[in-house]
Amino acid sequence: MTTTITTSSEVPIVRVNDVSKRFIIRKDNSVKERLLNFGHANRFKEDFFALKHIDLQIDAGTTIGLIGPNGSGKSTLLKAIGGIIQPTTGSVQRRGQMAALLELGAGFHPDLTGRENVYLNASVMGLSRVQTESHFEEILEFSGIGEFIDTQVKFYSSGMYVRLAFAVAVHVDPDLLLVDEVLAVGDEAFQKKCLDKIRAFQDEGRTIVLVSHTLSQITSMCSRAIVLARGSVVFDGDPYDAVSILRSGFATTIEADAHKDDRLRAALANVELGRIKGVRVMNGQGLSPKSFDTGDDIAIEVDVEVPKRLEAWSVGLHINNPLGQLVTGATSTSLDVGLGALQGPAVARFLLPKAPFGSGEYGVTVALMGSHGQEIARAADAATFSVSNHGGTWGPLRTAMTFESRVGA
Ligand SMILES: Nc1ncnc2c1ncn2[C@@H]1O[C@H](COP(=O)(O)OP(=O)(O)OP(=O)(O)O)[C@@H](O)[C@H]1O
Repeated sequence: MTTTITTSSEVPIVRVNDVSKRFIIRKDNSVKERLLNFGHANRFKEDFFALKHIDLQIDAGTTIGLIGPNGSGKSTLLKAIGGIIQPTTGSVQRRGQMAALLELGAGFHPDLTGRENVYLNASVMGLSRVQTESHFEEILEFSGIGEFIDTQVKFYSSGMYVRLAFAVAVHVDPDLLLVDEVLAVGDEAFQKKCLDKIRAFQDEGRTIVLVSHTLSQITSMCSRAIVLARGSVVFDGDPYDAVSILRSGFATTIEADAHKDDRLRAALANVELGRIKGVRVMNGQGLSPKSFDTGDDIAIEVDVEVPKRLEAWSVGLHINNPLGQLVTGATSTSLDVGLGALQGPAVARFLLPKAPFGSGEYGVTVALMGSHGQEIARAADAATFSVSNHGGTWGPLRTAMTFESRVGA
């Protein structure tokens, strides 16, 4: 029932000991129902366990992803780790300086300006006024909020909130950074800036716990991932396996009860696992140039690895423009190639002879499918390439357009 901060360097940075969290849910939601039920309130309340007997240790310097279906308890666990909510039973031990980016606007006071909130937020995270002052310009610069820093934050857009909150969080020099999905809110440029900052934190040996529905972020950034379902940990280990388990639908259907371990073992035996290890865009000579010309032969190679035998597999490819719109796509099945059993590594190759792309940037997303065509791994924007078109047309398609005119009748 306690959150203790310890300072020894030998213990993990976070230790979650048999944590459960109970919420009480009222079933009579309207005011009228509440008045009618007055005096019998307990009959209309229900206990609900958002977390059930969670045991975890997080080692310093690791990046952990928390994933799971909606309502599985990810945010509640993150808040319990951060000491923002107290567990109903069990305990959380944490050491070091922590910064948390939880739900939108948490920790910000709507009537205060951005500037005032920076000081307030930083002081909640343990920084003195003088320390905050020394970082203020960097925080402002990182946030990109500009002159809006002296506007009350109730007038901020959700993106502006996140920018400022992230800027404060990363400048309080945290040993442990907790991030709940908020990165999905900012625009693409800011998201990239945040991800770069998180990578720099990883290089500096800081610890990060990340809740994200963007599974490609989990596989690309985390050293370990935890799958939650109905308040229980159903998997804890390799991020690729965790994502495969989530994609298999297993986590949405599991009844996390006393027989969980048996069911988990049985279900995991049926989960098809696989990962995409690399994606290369190459020309006809097998080289990967920085830029292609319209009409070049393009080959896209995908390295996959399947630890447990698949009876059949297939691979999908999407080539998108920078706005994420599909330019062309296919799967090995749609191209009439049936692939048999696979265990271990394999290379799949899509060939685009004389590719008629117009000039521009393109992103390549690939997916690996299992025996029943279900997706078991996806690498979004795993590679990019650019095309220069020396013809007179533009757009994603190079056409052999010509022009003529007729003057007069
Ligand atoms: N303060 C609260 N009072 C009552 N129930 C709550 C409270 N906070 C969370 N819950 C419930 O606990 C469960 C877990 O919620 P939580 O927000 O941790 O899930 P999540 O996995 O983060 O979901 P999502 O992916 O939708 O963000 C949900 O059923 C939610 O309705």
